[in-house]
Amino acid sequence: MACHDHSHSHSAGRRFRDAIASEKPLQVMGTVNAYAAMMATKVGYKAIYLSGAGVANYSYGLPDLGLTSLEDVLIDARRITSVTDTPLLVDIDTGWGGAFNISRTVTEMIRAGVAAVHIEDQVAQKRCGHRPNKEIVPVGEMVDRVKAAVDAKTDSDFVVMARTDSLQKEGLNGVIDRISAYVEAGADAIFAEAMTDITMYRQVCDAVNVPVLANITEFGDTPYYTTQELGEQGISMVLYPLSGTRAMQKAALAVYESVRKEGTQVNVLETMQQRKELYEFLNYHSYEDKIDQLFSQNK
Ligand SMILES: C[C@](O)(C(=O)O)[C@H](CC(=O)O)C(=O)O
Ligand SMILES: [Mg+2]
Repeated sequence: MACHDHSHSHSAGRRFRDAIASEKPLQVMGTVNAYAAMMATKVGYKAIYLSGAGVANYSYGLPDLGLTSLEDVLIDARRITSVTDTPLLVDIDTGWGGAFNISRTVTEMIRAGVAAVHIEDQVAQKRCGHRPNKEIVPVGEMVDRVKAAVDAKTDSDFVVMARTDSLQKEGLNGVIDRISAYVEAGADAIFAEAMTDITMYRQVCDAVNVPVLANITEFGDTPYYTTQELGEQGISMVLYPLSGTRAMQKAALAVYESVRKEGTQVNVLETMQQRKELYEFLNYHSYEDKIDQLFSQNK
């Protein structure tokens, strides 16, 4: 069935690096599940993202406070990599433990067909990057996390991205000191979390010689800078972790409320994706053709 091309010769990590080199800045779109990943790919995104908050909130009904485990996130990651070759960046929070745990996280992610992960310098009992009172670990402890992750790479093209949540506590100088140490420790890319001013990105990008990601999440601390504005600051990747997902929840809620109140869905049909559209994204008809073929062979 023509649903997934397994003939690619490059690793997921290589494909992610190629995407960074070819689209400037690279838009990385959040895809909360396999079907969302198929839609984003069809629309033309060259890289996609599995959000830690997305797994916690929408797969498990939990807040983004470090409650999910490696296996929880792997399940959702595998579902996505099973249906698309678009390189997937995965949020591994703090890596789920010490050096051995982080090592295992990286090898399992590579085995799952993931292209890149980001690991952050918050304490294990983490918070969303756009919440107050975040606690961070000492720089040495995060350097050890990065070293453990990099050392575990079984594919040298796999991307270990170091995220810093230090702006709140240590200011931009702290951010610069930390990302320099993280790159020195082997980080392949940097995630500058919760920047509050566009000019900060220029300083971050000038401080390191690896690609830098800007997280343009909604309802957070970072204004809605455009890809053009961020590109001008030297940003290589722009992340939209939950944009489509937030819209899905709002649309579904409106449908639940309307059907409950009106006793029919006719008023909200316009907001729904049609069966025909669904089948196009799924390549449904190629499956049916296959069934028809198999039946005719048996006749
Ligand atoms: C990127 C992020 O880590 C995520 O899990 O998607 C979140 C996004 C969000 O809560 O809006 C974060 O920025 O901490
Ligand atoms: Mg997260």
